[in-house]
Amino acid sequence: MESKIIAIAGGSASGKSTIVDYIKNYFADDLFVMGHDNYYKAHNDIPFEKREKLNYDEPNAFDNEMFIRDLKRLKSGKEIDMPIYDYNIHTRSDKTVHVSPKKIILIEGILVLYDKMIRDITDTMVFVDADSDVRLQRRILRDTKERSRSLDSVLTQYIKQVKPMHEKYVEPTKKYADIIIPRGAKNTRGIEILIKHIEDLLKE
Ligand SMILES: Nc1ncnc2c1ncn2[C@@H]1O[C@H](COP(=O)(O)OP(=O)(O)O)[C@@H](O)[C@H]1O
Ligand SMILES: O=c1ccn([C@@H]2O[C@H](COP(=O)(O)O)[C@@H](O)[C@H]2O)c(=O)[nH]1
Repeated sequence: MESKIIAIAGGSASGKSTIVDYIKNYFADDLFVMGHDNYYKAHNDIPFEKREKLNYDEPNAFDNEMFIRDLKRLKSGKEIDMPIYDYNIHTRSDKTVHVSPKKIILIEGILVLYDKMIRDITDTMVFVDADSDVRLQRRILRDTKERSRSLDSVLTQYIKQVKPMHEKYVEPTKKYADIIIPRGAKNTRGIEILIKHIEDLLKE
């Protein structure tokens, strides 16, 4: 079995995970979600105070060598041990998850369309689009509730790193997308079209 790979990119808090969760529940056993964020470079050698100031929005923040190696293994029907990232401590957790190949692999992350080597092994590329003010509002709520951040740190990181890196690296990858989903997870019709496309891929 050679798996099909679908990439879901888009700005931070655009609704990627919300859409992916919906699709995951729909396809259950035929689909695996491989978060690109799990492949952020591990920084266990750097103290927390320094880790929290690193730039996590530039392409170099990811270990794409490991990501592509694991993705190719899964695509060709082999198993992997996927790392698990912990945003609260800004590094990988000490856990991994053992993953068996599935017919569909959904890869998801802000910069998952950036690297040509990832695009070359991807079957369908999707970009989730959402207004930047809406994304900032959602990021404030999410990161203060779920990622142990203060309001001050979310705003500082947004102005110094998230917004400029989004404009420089994330937004330009929209041109590679086969499907653009405007208004993020609110766009139920767009999500239905993506689900229909995945159903067609499963029949091939
Ligand atoms: N359409 C929506 N309406 C309201 N809140 C939303 C909507 N889509 C996403 N959210 C919330 O916004 C936050 C960011 O969404 P998420 O799916 O995690 O984005 P991403 O994975 O792109 O960073 C989450 O807390 C999520 O529950
Ligand atoms: O240690 C970290 C790693 C990442 N981030 C931020 O996460 C977002 C990407 O996740 P989304 O779910 O797509 O929002 C990225 O913008 C990084 O800034 C972090 O803060 N700390």
